[in-house]
Amino acid sequence: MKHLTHMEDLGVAGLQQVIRQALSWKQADPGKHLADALLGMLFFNPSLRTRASFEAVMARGGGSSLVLESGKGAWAMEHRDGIPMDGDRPEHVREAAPVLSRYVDLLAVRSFAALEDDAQDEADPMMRAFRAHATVPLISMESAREHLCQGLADVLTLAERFGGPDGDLKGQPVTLSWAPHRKPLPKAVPNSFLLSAAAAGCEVRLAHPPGFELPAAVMQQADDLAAQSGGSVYVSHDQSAAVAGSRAVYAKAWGPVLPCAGDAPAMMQAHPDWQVDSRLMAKAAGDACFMHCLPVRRDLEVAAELLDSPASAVVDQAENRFHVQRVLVDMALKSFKQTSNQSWSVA
Ligand SMILES: CC(=O)N[C@@H](CCCN)C(=O)O
Ligand SMILES: NC(=O)OP(=O)(O)O
Repeated sequence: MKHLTHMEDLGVAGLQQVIRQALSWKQADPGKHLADALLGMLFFNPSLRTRASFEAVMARGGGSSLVLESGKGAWAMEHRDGIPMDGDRPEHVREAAPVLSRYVDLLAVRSFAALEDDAQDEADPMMRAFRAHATVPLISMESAREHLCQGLADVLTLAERFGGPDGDLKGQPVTLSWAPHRKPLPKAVPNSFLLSAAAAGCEVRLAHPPGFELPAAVMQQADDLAAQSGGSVYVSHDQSAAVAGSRAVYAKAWGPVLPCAGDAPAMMQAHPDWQVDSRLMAKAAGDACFMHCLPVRRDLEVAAELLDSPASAVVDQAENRFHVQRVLVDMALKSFKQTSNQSWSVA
């Protein structure tokens, strides 16, 4: 049984397999490849793209889906072990995960970072608890550490724009730039872009002001992936220098290193000149694209004129969520025989 929650579940070869299959299915639609499969989605946080694209994957593939929102209709959920449950969370993952597994063929969970301590978010306690206790394959719809589906959709977008045969991106310079915001945001999206672009062989340039470093374990993992794929990873505090000659500029707001002594919202607003705009894009390669995972705050993180310009790839990125996720769902289902899990058979 294959869980698909972190880049370590795919590695360099797995990422290549997903991108190739997604490119191929964009040319020749696989039809009803999900034959009656049922996906259960559990959200701890809001979503537009993730929920809509997974529902579309299941409906168009001939399967179906059900959606639960923890704390909003479904019970609030505890993941910690060894504590009396005397707080405001009546349900434990130790029961919820195996119970949901009896109803569906595949589970998907979204649980954002707590944003108190980077080490705790890096350990990804809620997603790890679901991995441990689900008895069907689990897909991450963004966790505290990573947003795997987003990173894969981003690489597919790069591959389509300037990849070689089979979407090869080896040596292509791409810049991931920190952007201002009104409050600290999770590091899952920048972590996953870094990891997936490194695994795809890109020359990844990470630019952020001092104090906004990504977790050391993620940086190390990106270096390891780059070493295997022929890519490379550079870090800079100079946004313009990092963008020079890049084929893609990816803007993302994320919070400071946590815990932090300072006023985190004030730190997010202390670098308004890091807003990504057309003046910055002019330093990139002539055909460079602009990227963002969405949702994006116009004229705060990114200049509206750039989002509205032909350079923007943000809607293509969102569409590509569908294309990579139908491959992930297919892979996860093929890794597992559903009837071995339930005491009754749906076949
Ligand atoms: C605004 C916000 O909370 N963004 C979230 C979700 C991004 C895509 N799912 C983040 O920055 O991680
Ligand atoms: N990019 C992304 O995951 O969007 P949603 O948060 O709307 O699902």
